Amino acid sequence: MVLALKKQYSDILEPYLQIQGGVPLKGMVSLPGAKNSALPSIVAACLSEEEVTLHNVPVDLNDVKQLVRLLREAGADIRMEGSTLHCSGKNWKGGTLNAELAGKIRHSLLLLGLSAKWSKSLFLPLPGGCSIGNRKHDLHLFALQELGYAMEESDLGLHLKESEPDQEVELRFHYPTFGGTLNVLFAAVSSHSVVTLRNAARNPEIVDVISLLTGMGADIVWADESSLRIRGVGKLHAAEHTVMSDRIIASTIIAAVGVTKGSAVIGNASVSVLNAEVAAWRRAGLMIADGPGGIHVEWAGTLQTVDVETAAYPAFHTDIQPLHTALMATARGRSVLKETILDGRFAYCDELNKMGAKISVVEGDFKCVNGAQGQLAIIDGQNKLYGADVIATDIRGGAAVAVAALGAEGQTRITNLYQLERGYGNFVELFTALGAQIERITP
Ligand SMILES: CC(=O)N[C@H]1[C@@H](OP(=O)(O)OP(=O)(O)OC[C@H]2O[C@@H](n3ccc(=O)[nH]c3=O)[C@H](O)[C@@H]2O)O[C@H](CO)[C@@H](O)[C@@H]1O
Ligand SMILES: C=C(OP(=O)(O)O)C(=O)O
Repeated sequence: MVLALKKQYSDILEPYLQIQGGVPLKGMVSLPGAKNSALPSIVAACLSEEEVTLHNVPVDLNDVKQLVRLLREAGADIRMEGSTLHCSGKNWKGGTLNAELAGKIRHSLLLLGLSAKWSKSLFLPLPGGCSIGNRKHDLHLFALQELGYAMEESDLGLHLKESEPDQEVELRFHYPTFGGTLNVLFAAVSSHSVVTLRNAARNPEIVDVISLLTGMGADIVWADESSLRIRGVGKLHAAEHTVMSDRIIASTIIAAVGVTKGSAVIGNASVSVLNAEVAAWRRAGLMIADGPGGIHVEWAGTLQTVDVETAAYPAFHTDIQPLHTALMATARGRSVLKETILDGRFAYCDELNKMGAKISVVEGDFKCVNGAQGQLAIIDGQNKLYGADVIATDIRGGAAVAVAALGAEGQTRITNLYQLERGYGNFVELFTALGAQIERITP
């Protein structure tokens, strides 16, 4: 009876976003803290016995909630006060991690580096995160073994055994893995070793975590543009750190302004952490500049097409490519997006096609950095997109369909919100502040 009643109002029985498109966005919004800096920062904060305080943590994100649960179960002390977290690892016990929690987030991998620091063995069931391709962890295993830790891998997960790291180590990644770089930092900062890591990731989120670690007493320097030198200092101490703003959410707003022909000021943001992306969008015709209060973005006429190729920072970010696709789906003409990092990152294109976009995903003549067959999205820009029922395939795929929906004619309903809400805690508030007609509906 209850179900039948609900069906009268909606045929969808899970929470969904309802967006009435076509309103040009206008106004000012402030960015929350960055998911991809907050998650490793919380793990980093647990490298200290003394309390480390983190501000501007996006505590509404599903991934932050899961990570905090996972860390607490393994012995971390984490106290939450609004968006501030107080963390300490003094009671860290390691052990076998909860498989369901570890399998929901990619950064459960970082608990290996954390447990290495506390000399506690750890069994990590297979990590999760967005389903966007073959997300390998061989470089994590390689790095920890190079540092001198005993590691075993099975079909069920990764086992770090109690072991003493080597004194002086130099290692090189064949690709600057984001999470792998963090694991090296975490395992090395408070050891008694000197570690040189060549071809390290240098994303702004890594720089933010390094600034937190340095505040905790770590000795980390860039030996050259892409090499980190880490001198273990034994113990880390109390510190206070504010997590950087989310540059991927800034990109989401820029793309939404583009498709809705609007204008906005994005508070606590700067184009300096989005150079490759902003360069592409300026070529497309958007006006984007740092100004009073943050990034100013304005639609300035029909969008032109721009081809994009993703690669490690400072090149165009793979997490931002779905937002670029949404923008190009409304531009004049054909553009090509080449994804070189993750082989399964175009699932959202089928969803955009349900809204009238014309995107074909084809094999390219290249391999992704994980060795898998690479793909291209060929996007034929359309005058208009139309509302439809679509799903959030993953965090950024979900954001891409939401962006397209904001500019589309008619109503869009987006389900599978758990994925979107792993990375966007306040999607509705963010876009309502810019005048969007958007609601989160719980049937
Ligand atoms: C929580 C978080 O911050 N996630 C980000 C992080 O993920 P993540 O840390 O997983 O990204 P990596 O840079 O490690 O992975 C990128 C590529 O390298 C490959 N690889 C990685 C590790 C490894 O041991 N072996 C290997 O081959 C992966 O399969 C993938 O194809 O960076 C990605 C790439 O910028 C982003 O999409 C994610 O949003
Ligand atoms: C891919 C992402 O996250 P994760 O690595 O946590 O799946 C993302 O933030 O877009």
